[in-house]
Amino acid sequence: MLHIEQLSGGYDGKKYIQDVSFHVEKGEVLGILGPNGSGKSTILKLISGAMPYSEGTVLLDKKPLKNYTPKDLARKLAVLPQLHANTFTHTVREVVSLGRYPHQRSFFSSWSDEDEQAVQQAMQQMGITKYEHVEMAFLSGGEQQRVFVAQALAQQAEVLFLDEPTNHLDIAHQRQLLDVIRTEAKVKGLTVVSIFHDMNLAALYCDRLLLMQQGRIQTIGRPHEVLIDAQIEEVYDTRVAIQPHPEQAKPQVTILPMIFEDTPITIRKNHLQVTPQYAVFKSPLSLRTLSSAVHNAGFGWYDTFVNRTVSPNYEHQHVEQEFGAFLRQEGFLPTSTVGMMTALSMDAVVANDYDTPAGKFTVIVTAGVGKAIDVAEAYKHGEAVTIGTINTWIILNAHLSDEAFVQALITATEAKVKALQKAGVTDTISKTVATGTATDSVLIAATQQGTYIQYAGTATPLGKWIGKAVVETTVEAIETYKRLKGTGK
Ligand SMILES: Nc1ncnc2c1ncn2[C@@H]1O[C@H](COP(=O)(O)OP(=O)(O)OP(=O)(O)O)[C@@H](O)[C@H]1O
Repeated sequence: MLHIEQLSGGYDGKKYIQDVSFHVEKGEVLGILGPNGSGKSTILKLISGAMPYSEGTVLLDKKPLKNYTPKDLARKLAVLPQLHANTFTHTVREVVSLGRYPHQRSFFSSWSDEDEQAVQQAMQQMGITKYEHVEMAFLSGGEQQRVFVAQALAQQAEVLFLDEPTNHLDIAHQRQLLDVIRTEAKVKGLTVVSIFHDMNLAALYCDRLLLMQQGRIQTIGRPHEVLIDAQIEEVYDTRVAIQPHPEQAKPQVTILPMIFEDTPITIRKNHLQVTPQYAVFKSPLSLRTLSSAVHNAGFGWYDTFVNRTVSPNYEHQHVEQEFGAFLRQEGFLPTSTVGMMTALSMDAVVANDYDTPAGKFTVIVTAGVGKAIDVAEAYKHGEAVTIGTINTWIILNAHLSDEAFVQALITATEAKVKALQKAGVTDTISKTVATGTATDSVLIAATQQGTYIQYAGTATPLGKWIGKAVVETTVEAIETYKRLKGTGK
């Protein structure tokens, strides 16, 4: 739909845009990114005909842009208008109706049903119908922005150019606007080129991204080809982390600030308090955590870790809500707390500090093995899941990579299996060596200070010590469990 070849141009004879070539297919949404002054708006002006270009070609639907009359061009191409003070005395409806100008045959031609329908639909899409008769001056910045987008949509052009359309908009209206634009592209074949400062919105809604640097294209491609940390860091001179969006297969960019400095801390088992209802480990700073907990599982940052004792018949339809209510009642902040459950009494908690050549860490285990299972024979067990539960926590004074977190979790799980073997725990039905219980949980937490540790598998320095420590502590916890059982606790 749009072919740009070796385009150069700028202001006062100075070529701010140099040798830019790209194309945009019909129905595609292309996002333009780049630092301030990198030439994003200038490109848009050159390819929309708002400014003449000095070299190169711009083909709109195979025809040079220069060969279009202004009215023909307006039927083909809509540009999100900038905020104009002279629209302030006009009503919303009047401003949106201006979008129909290219479709009027003459100045005096009458307003058609088609015109009316286009205006009504655009106002409805942007959620501004209720302001229809309000003057622009009485609207907020975000509301005015939506009126201008509606004007561009009412134009019903084949190509839409937007310069930071979500500027001024709250998140609900950002989503609404970009949902509408993307739907128009995918359902009606609207071709969209839009400038974004928000890389995350651009990644989410655009098919491809074009990254500008000093008037040239640094790179163009699908979001995961453009949003690469080293590339973004170079172009924007800012440290970033790229992570997946939680629901869509799209990269998201997080700024890594330079100014925060954490007070150095050392985690030891004296941060653990045990009460009859729960064991709680309270860290002076939030720890990066990976766990399979009941409350706040997965990766996150937490400063409170609770292992709560519940009845073996504990059953709740909404465990997450019930657990949250319990935490609040006990004075813990649910958003900064990881929570697990066990049917064991809190006398069964075993905590050991390890001071190893690979670092200092603490292992805390509760091992209820009354309902132990051999994973190979688990299919012989009924549906009912009883809370037996081995809860294994490893809290490290170290800076772990994501790989190291996952590897530490694997190492800890393997060590747990070995401990069950060593302690002679068997599957209640098959009588073969047990590998765990039905509801075991693991937690790896780290201060993210000090030595950076890339790997934590069994052959690595840290992995070796985690293996030894988890086997030892789990065996001790199983013996404690058996002793308590013997005394009827
Ligand atoms: N009207 C103008 N007259 C002269 N120079 C201009 C004009 N508008 C922009 N420039 C210059 O052109 C260069 C590119 O500006 P442009 O507005 O295209 O950048 P941008 O990437 O859109 O920046 P921003 O993110 O700040 O909006 C800048 O160095 C700017 O100073």
